[in-house]
Amino acid sequence: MPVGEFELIDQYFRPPADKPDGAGVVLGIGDDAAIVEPDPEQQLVVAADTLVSGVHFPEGADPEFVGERSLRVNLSDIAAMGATPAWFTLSLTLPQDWSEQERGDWVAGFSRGLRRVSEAFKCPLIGGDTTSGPLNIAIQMIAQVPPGQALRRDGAAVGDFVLVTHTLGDGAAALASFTDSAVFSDEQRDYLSQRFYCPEPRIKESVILRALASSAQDVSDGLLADLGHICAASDVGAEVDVESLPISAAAQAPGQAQGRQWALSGGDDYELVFTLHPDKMPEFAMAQARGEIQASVIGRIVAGAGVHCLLDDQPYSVEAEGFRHF
Ligand SMILES: Nc1ncnc2c1ncn2[C@@H]1O[C@H](COP(=O)(O)OP(=O)(O)O)[C@@H](O)[C@H]1O
Ligand SMILES: Cc1ncc(C[n+]2csc(CCOP(=O)(O)OP(=O)(O)O)c2C)c(N)n1
Ligand SMILES: [Mg+2]
Repeated sequence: MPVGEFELIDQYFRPPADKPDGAGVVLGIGDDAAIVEPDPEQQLVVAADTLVSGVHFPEGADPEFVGERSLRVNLSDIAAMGATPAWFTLSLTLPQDWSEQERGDWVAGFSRGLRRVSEAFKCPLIGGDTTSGPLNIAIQMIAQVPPGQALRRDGAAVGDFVLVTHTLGDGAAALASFTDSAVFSDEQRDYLSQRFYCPEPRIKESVILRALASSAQDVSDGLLADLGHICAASDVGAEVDVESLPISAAAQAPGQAQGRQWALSGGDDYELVFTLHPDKMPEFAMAQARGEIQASVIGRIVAGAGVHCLLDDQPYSVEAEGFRHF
């Protein structure tokens, strides 16, 4: 079967005839643009993230995993805003030099992974673009949030606690495990691979945080860089207690010091870093006790600027703040 541009779209991205387009979709894939019906009671939240082969995931990665990861990292930006995902678009660039067979196989796997996440989060694909060039996946998310309730980077205040969900460092450890596998056990490699390709967008947690957190952001570039964005936007500084960082056993397999460096600046974690006024701690602790959110206190917001790391009350030096494209 020929797998040209339009056949690919029809075969792999258009919803099956027996499945409706999804909630709020007036006109889905197939026209010049999609039409959606937003909830009139909500604000729209829009974000975009691109994944480039060799930059955001290893070249030759399993396309089904790439499909999963591509939508999950985009959903993470929506979680960072405290919003509920509604729809997304996909701009896909596929290498010209792939054979028809390679192209068909790759898109079949990719669309399977993508659809699984799309269905799990009830966030349908409503359109996009397909072109040739270096392998590249660009997703645009459209989400909704009750007016004025979005989580933002600019609300942290001196005296707030700094918290992070689950664990940090697994993303960078995963990348190391793909090439330097001897340091990690088979179970650790599997765990890290799962964390890299299937990061869990903290959507449920972020809905709870809307009423609690003074600021939030997802950790994509690295904790220090991303907490640094909160500090810059809020005109404050932060202190991070290195011994409080939640780090999985797998991310510490090469040693505690390496695990800590990855947790502080490795990136690719897609956890939430957020700030809480001390008055909100009891309510947060109750939500945590009910199992609705899992997060650790890792530091505090202070007057000044920038993020400072402390170990046993002494400054702790870090090799890098986080990932930079340029
Ligand atoms: N090419 C661009 N054009 C317009 N806005 C951009 C562009 N690249 C990034 N931004 C904006 O800059 C801000 C920071 O982007 P980024 O560091 O990619 O955030 P995130 O880690 O949340 O994806 C976001 O508000 C994003 O929308
Ligand atoms: C093959 C490969 N090498 C290196 C990395 C590490 N890495 C690449 S981009 C990035 C930061 C996040 O990407 P970015 O495009 O900055 O996402 P955003 O902050 O916009 O969400 C990291 C940690 C990776 N994910 N894959
Ligand atoms: Mg981005």
